[in-house]
Amino acid sequence: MKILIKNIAEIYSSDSKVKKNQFILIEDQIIKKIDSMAKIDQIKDYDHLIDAQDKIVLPGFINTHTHVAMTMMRGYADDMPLDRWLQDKIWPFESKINSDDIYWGTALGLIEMIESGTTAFSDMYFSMDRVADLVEKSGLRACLAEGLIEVNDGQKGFDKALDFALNYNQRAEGRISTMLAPHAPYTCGKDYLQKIKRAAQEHDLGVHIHLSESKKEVNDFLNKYQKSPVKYLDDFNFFDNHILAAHCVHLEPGDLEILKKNNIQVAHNPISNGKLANGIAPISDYLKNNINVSIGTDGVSSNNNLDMLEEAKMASYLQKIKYEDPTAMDTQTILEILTINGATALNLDNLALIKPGYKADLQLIDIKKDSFFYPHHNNLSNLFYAAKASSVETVIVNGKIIMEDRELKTLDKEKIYYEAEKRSLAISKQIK
Ligand SMILES: CSC[C@H]1O[C@@H](n2cnc3c(O)ncnc32)[C@H](O)[C@@H]1O
Ligand SMILES: [Zn+2]
Repeated sequence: MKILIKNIAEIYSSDSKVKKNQFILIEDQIIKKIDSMAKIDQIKDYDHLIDAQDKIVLPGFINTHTHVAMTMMRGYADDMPLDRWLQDKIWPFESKINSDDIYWGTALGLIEMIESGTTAFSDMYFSMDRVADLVEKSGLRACLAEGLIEVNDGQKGFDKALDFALNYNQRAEGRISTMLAPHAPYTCGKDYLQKIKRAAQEHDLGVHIHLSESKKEVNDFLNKYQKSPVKYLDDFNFFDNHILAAHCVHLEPGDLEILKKNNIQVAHNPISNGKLANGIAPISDYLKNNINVSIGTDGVSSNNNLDMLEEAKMASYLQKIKYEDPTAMDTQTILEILTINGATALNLDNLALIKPGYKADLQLIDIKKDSFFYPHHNNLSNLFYAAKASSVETVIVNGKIIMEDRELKTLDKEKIYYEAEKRSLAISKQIK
């Protein structure tokens, strides 16, 4: 399949300066050629033509930390601190959901992600085989990991999670990759974490974990072990693997050096951190120290959506506030953390740049339809600081169009809305 995208107003990619008046040729899963419209006559052979007049193109966004099926809990538990939120509301709800519920809750999240320009995500949740079915069907790219809470999952859960990671890696034409995912150092004991670490090493799997999210988590560790969660994990070499660490909000002296030394991949979740009042992560310090930072939405229940544009704007403005420095996260940095840094975080090669030889995961944004793109001084600024996700018009993943002119090509919206609504409300009724 060859797709020609012509008349592109501008292409943004973090490896190069903005390119104007271009075409892109996609062949099968790969970006084959990018050139000026003056040379379009060279391209005679294609199956599908997209006219990108008044559109900009950039890589799809990569959401590196989420629990997609938590769409089911949107608006169900708001305005609470993390520990009470989990223990009194979220875990009781999750104890009632089955794999079909997770399927439909995930499907709801996938619609939202596609419609807001996300082309890849990293999910830590339950019933990952059902999530994988949806990744296959939707056309999205995903790094999937069965979440492990020791007291609930134990050895059986570990076996299942490892089995999933080994059997589903590289499925869906390579769009699925896998990791292991112990929930957090406060829900998984040292022996359990060591077992996970050894399995990850043996099978060359990454590890996705929540880390240093709240002050309470850090204080509990300081009281119990006289060390921070970061130091605690480092002391038994947990960080020997590729580690995707969500949050990293609260650091003790020496922690940043440990993160840097171990090449920890930080998934920053500013809206969740704000909503649960956990604080503002020291992202500017991470970036200055060349620690790779990407962006996650976390689950919808602590956000309350999966919109990466909202997430990035919040990330940038919070860093400006925290450091009293308007340059703390500029638009070029936002582009990097939403795209190429996400690919690095998920250990995915040849992804997230608009460059020949790279995988064709990209989005077209309409810059003439909505008021917030006027005037056109700087379209990247308008996108990150002014626009809404509704400007995302067409989404391509692995060379396949999954939304065109805002029409979803792979998912049945009506059916998904119906099932997600029915199931979510039925579960909340069981709990009351
Ligand atoms: C083991 S699967 C994932 C597990 O994590 C819970 N969760 C969702 N958001 C957060 C968060 O911000 N901090 C800690 N844990 C979170 C989710 O409900 C699942 O139980
Ligand atoms: Zn999370």
